[in-house]
Amino acid sequence: AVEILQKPDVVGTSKTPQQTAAVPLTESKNGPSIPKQKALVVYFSYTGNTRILAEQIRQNVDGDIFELQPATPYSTDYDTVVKQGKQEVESGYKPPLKAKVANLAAYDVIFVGTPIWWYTVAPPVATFLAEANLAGKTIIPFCTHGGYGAGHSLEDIKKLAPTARVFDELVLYGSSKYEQKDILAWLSKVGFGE
Ligand SMILES: Cc1cc2nc3c(=O)[nH]c(=O)nc-3n(C[C@H](O)[C@H](O)[C@H](O)COP(=O)(O)O)c2cc1C
Repeated sequence: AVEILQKPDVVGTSKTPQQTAAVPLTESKNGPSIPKQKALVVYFSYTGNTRILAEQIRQNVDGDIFELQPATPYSTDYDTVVKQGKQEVESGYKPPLKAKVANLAAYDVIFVGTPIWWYTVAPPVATFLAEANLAGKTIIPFCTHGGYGAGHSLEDIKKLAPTARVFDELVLYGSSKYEQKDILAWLSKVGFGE
């Protein structure tokens, strides 16, 4: 399982800090299928793949978006992060986050996106799931991976957020571009369809 951890082909390598608070980005079109309350898309991304997917999901729901970032940024050296990620995953380490979602209580539905790191969610996502008050919330997970699939990420999300309702996970091979139809089919399955 080593060759899949080579640095992937990625365009979105920007490491610029993004929002520190969820910012409303789209106005509701008053579509009948979407609840009045906005959804929140929360994600972590190291090399940019999951960020691109998160943005695409956000465009298809009436949602706000928030990027999770560890308080101490990961190295820009990919191999260093692959090794560090292994240690963090194996020890269950939950890195402190740079910022928290300010108004989580305002959202009932939270899309949670992660790259797969060593067959599970990336540690900053584990921190979010463990620390946030997710009681009664609906979590709709999505992930990108390098060829080995979602691993045990869904089970781990359920364990990390035992008081939330967790829906089917969207699992896509990490890329700089995703098929809109894959996203729409999944959104429809989890109740955000047309
Ligand atoms: C620390 C680390 C561990 C990874 N572990 C896996 C893995 O277990 N299975 C897999 O298919 N891909 C693995 N990958 C590849 C990433 O999941 C994949 O490239 C993903 O799309 C990256 O998303 P990002 O660009 O949003 O960071 C790993 C990458 C890193 C950096």
